[in-house]
Amino acid sequence: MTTISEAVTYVKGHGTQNDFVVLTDPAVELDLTTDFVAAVCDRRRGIGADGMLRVARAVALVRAGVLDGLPEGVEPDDWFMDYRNADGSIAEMCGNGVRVFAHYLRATGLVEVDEFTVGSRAGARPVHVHSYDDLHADVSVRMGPVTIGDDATVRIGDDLYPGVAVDVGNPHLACVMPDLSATDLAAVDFSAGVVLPDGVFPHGANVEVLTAPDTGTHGLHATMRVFERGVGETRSCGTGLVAAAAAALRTLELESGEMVIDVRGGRVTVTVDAGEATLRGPSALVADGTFRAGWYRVD
Ligand SMILES: N[C@@H](CCC[C@H](N)C(=O)O)C(=O)O
Repeated sequence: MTTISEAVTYVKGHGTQNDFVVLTDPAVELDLTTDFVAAVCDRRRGIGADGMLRVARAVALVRAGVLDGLPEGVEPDDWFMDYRNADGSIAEMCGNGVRVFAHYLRATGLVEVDEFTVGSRAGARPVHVHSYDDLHADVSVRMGPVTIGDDATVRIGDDLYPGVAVDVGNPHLACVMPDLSATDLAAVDFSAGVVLPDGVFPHGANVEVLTAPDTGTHGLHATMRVFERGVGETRSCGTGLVAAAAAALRTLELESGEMVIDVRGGRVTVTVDAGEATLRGPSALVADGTFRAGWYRVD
């Protein structure tokens, strides 16, 4: 295996400004060490991104020992989104990443149909590419089961935010704040990070803070900010948007419904139905580049 001793190409993309470096590595020849991923995602040392998406065949990841086995519903020949956070840690799923991943596969011709399955550590994720060109796409992702857990409180700066644990394949604490205006939300200070309650999230969690759902011109609507595990504050988080929608619907005593949610990077639609969710939103592919051979070296 090699990290980057030879020239390797990448694509930069984003989903509602949650941005990713996409590396095509079908046969799993790259060694994505924690430090290498962190270097690529560093906005000064490397390209800069909230995360990395390796495009690989599922079976090749198993053969290379990156996966212990195929996650539920994933077939050996499926394209698999091997997702890494900006700090190099591995996460189970990334909702914005899957849209960018599907857009990339479709725009490059690696996939020639509009509906197909993307593998993730959280299981198979069926996607529908409604429209695409080389730059933009509109993509829906069936996000799988959404499980509401216990109530828990997070500290952000000097303030406490009550919320509920939500599992979307990865862990979230979604805090729906009844008295928080969009202006108040914009003033929440994430600069010192978030302090999760002891014992509730053994593997950490992503934290969403959102306004209570209102009935806007597009139906149920809220505004959200997010602090991601392994990254920090991002302008959007697809799994976080699903967790937020499920938590917001619950405050209305609804188990199903559709919500439009605004984040710093744009707008997405989440549909929750019978414990499963669909996320629909944009993807943008913004640049193609090449890492120079020898750029990454461990001394
Ligand atoms: N940005 C992603 C979530 C990425 C993983 C997350 N930081 C975690 O560690 O669980 C999304 O769009 O869902």
